[in-house]
Amino acid sequence: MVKICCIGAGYVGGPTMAVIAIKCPAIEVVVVDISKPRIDAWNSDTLPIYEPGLDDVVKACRGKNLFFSTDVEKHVAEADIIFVSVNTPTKTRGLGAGKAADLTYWESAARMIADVSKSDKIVVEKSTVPVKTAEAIEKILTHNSKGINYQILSNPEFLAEGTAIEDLFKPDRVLIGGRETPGGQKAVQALKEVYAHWVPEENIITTNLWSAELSKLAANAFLAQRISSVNAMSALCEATGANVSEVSYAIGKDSRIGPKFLNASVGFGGSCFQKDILNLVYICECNGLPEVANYWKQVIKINDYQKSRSSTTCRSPPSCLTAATSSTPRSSGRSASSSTPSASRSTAGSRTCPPWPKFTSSAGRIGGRARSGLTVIHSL
Ligand SMILES: NC(=O)C1=CN([C@@H]2O[C@H](COP(=O)(O)OP(=O)(O)OC[C@H]3O[C@@H](n4cnc5c(N)ncnc54)[C@H](O)[C@@H]3O)[C@@H](O)[C@H]2O)C=CC1
Ligand SMILES: O=C(O)[C@H]1O[C@H](OP(=O)(O)OP(=O)(O)OC[C@H]2O[C@@H](n3ccc(=O)[nH]c3=O)[C@H](O)[C@@H]2O)[C@H](O)[C@@H](O)[C@@H]1O
Repeated sequence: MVKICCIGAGYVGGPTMAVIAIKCPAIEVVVVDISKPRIDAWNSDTLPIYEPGLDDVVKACRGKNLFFSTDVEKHVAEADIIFVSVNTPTKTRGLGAGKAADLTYWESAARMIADVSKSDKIVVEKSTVPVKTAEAIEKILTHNSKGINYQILSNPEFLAEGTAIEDLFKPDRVLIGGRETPGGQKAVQALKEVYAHWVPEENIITTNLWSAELSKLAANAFLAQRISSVNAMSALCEATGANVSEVSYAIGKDSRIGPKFLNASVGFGGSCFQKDILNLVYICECNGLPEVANYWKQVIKINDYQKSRSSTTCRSPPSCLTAATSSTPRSSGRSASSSTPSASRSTAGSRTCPPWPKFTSSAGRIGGRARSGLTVIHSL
């Protein structure tokens, strides 16, 4: 029986592993975390996060081939495939503070894997990480490898909060990046076989490691860029008497542009857009590409502009903005009782604009995630 262990029972680790477990009954999946309250919640009737459909999936396989445990080392040692789905917030101090991703949690997970492993492992980057992180992780794992073979794969997650189970059941694509060596390709194939239980082969994309790592940051940057573009347009609409929802609808009808992610809003919130674009900006700067860095920085600047003009000039959202956000509101989130640092999710992730004060609190969640340790891997 193939054994999978996922380090990090968070918003990504929990639902992702639950879906693997339900789709692959012959695979044993154990999700581990250093947070006992979080693991207790996963083992209880009140899961630590709410996502439509999640309860049913967990109840169907928990105790059969899906387990949640704080015995991190035991399950890592026993696993064939280890997903690492720990948090990667923005660094709050040191080199790159305010922009770079803090890989402290990742680094600590990698050291622990190296310490406890006694057999060959496939280590999968599930967290969103800077391009070239696998190189640094590889160094940690192989530093004192005791003859163990490690293959590192990048398999970024694209789920959105509120539609996590739907996104996992029917992903637009699954992306797997690996080394272009026989060992690397064998590992890619092994992970591909897991997803092939329910994802059509044509939707499983395999690439080199760096393309997979960078594609995740690029996808979030492109999505956020669309929102900043339509929000910038909303300011011009207000100045000219045009209606941004009409403009958005009209341009979205162009099949080359498409209608999704064109809702004007009071600025994007959610858990990752800001941190991932800041990370992208930092990577561009580190690679001597200031023009490219400034281009992506502008997406954040427009978002800040939209948030500030919304909160300073309006007591309630302008009608053009509320009208633009017509999709179904979502009510997902982490339970208020969650004990992990990123404990609560405001309604900011909803596609429908909440009233101003709630929306501005969305930035608080990003800030809330910016808790971090002190050491950082610098793979750049
Ligand atoms: N939340 C989302 O919608 C999405 C998040 N991502 C990315 O996935 C990654 C994880 O995000 P979330 O699941 O939202 O984070 P989270 O904060 O909900 O969960 C991370 C978990 O990892 C645990 N952890 C940290 N270090 C550990 C260690 N050394 N050993 C064991 N457990 C450890 C924490 O206790 C926490 O429960 C991040 O890189 C994020 O950018 C990607 C796609 C969607
Ligand atoms: O890496 C991540 O964490 C995830 O980030 C986003 O998911 P999420 O932040 O959960 O939620 P979204 O539905 O994408 O919304 C993000 C923000 O954009 C805003 N938004 C979205 C769409 C739109 O048209 N206008 C708009 O302002 C939302 O209100 C919200 O504040 C991406 O959609 C996921 O694919 C990605 O995996």
